[in-house]
Amino acid sequence: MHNWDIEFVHLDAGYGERAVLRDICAVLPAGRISVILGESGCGKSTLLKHIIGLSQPMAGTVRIDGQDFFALKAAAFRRVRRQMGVLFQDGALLGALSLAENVALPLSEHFALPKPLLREAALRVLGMVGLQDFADYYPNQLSGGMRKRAGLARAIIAEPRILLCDEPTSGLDPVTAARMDELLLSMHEQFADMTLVVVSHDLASFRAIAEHALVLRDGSAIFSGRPDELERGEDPYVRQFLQRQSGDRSKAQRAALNPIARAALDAWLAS
Ligand SMILES: Nc1ncnc2c1ncn2[C@@H]1O[C@H](COP(=O)(O)OP(=O)(O)OP(=O)(O)O)[C@@H](O)[C@H]1O
Repeated sequence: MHNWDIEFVHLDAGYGERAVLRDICAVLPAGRISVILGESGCGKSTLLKHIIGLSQPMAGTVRIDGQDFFALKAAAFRRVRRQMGVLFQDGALLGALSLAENVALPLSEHFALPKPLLREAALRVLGMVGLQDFADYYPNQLSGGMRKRAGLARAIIAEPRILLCDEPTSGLDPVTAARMDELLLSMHEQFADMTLVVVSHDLASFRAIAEHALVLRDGSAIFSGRPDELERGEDPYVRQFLQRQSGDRSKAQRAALNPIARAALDAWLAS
């Protein structure tokens, strides 16, 4: 029986001798949307690198699928790693490849599939993010928002159990950012069992999508729990942090506007 919780167990992490994260103990629950929040430089991307297995902990570990991720043998490590899709900040598309080829990469890397099948799979996920008509475009012919959507298509093509998104709304205008939030919610509806982890310092996005919150401050986890508990909390730092962007797209707004936003998303995807 698989368990796609992501559990940080007394995790210390950093670069060289310098610890950036200290004694992180928290669980990002399976099948939920977790948002890792915190100010710039607090260690969000560093934490993400440890979920992906790109960096080794200084101490402690990350448990994924009930196992110590960093104690796994190479083949088992790759098996778990294959269950993760990653949307990097800029989409991380390869400039020399078309969108369809970029999006198909996670499949072509791991499976010897015939080209027409790869293209069919790429077109299917490009359709899910509204880019089906851009399959033969190259990354430099796309807007930033389109590159992020293409990056999302690539992240989900292999139907991962864990989807990790690094700042999916950064650099986007508020309307495009709200559409990206809606797209993430709709992905999560379609792949109901998927554990979705979003690194963000966009409070509007947090309020739109989070089912679980992990807040980092200067390398420590100062909150892990339900977003409503976080919003109700008394901690002065958290209060200040949360008020910083109040007035943006609030959760109440989202609830009220959801059908409209969804209709706009459908129109946008169809356009
Ligand atoms: N490759 C690296 N080598 C050395 N130090 C690094 C490296 N990457 C990040 N750091 C340092 O680690 C600390 C945390 O950085 P990190 O990128 O994890 O923060 P963040 O919360 O994701 O920030 P942001 O929101 O600005 O992206 C920073 O002080 C940063 O300078």
